[in-house]
Amino acid sequence: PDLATSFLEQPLDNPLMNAAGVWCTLAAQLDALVESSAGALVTKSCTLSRRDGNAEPRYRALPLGSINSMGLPNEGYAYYLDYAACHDYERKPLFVSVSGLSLDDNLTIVAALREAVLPAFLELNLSCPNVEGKPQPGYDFEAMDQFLAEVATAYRRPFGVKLPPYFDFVHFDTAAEILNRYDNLAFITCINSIGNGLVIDTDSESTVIRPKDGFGGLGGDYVLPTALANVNAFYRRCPGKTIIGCGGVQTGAHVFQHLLAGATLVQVGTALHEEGPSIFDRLQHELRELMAKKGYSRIEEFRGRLKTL
Ligand SMILES: O=C(O)c1[nH]c(=O)[nH]c(=O)c1Cl
Repeated sequence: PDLATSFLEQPLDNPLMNAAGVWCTLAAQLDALVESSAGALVTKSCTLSRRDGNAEPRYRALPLGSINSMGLPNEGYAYYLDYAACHDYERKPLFVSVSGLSLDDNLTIVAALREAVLPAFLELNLSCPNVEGKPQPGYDFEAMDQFLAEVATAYRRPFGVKLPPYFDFVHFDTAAEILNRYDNLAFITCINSIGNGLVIDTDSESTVIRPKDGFGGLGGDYVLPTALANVNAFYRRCPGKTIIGCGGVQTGAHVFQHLLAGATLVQVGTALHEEGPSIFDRLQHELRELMAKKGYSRIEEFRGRLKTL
């Protein structure tokens, strides 16, 4: 079976890439993703200036996934624009994730990205749950609409958004109605971590990460059904847009499920953090095996074809 696919008319060897924030803060990590068999890669969400992020421990791997409250540690947007300027786009597409701490910061970064005239894809992060005192725009529909109105106008080129998980059909409907207003909003990445979970260690009777009294974003097995729901909800509601699936991917079957739900590309976070970039070889092998067993030779034969009962 062939895993070749395309994203916004760009060909990719396969639909797999990292999730923003994982294995992508420093150039050496990004280089490792370029060298890996990932079909594409995305940078750590960036802010105007470099940030240390929250106090450690701020990430913990768990039997069923992960919890994190990193606090947006990153090298500042110029670092990632420099990386994007040196990337070989013939090899694989590069996405730049932007998570400015204000609308103005986002506009400054987006203007710089536009000025750089690079073939990189902008993934506007509306869903970081871990910056104290900064409510995420993804859960404030008025703010989200305003951010998109200004960014879509300023950037003028195709871009995408990274959304938080929603858990109610009224929220799916409202968010989709906003997103559908912006013609150059070309893709939607669902989901970011499920925000502000609390993991407790029974023996120590304590939280397991330091920031925010232990409250942090959940990833891994915990989030797969929610991720699939959000992928399919926006796939159904935004027919003119491309969906990128993110959340809970650990096996080839999980990739298959995201594709079935309507995803074009599939991002890997927690599992990549734990296994490293070789995971992209394993996931492709498992996906090919599953496709062969089902008699599929190309992804387009089943992508978006989720059956209902
Ligand atoms: O704490 C973080 O850096 C972080 N952590 C997440 O789980 N999602 C995000 O978008 C970000 Cl920006």
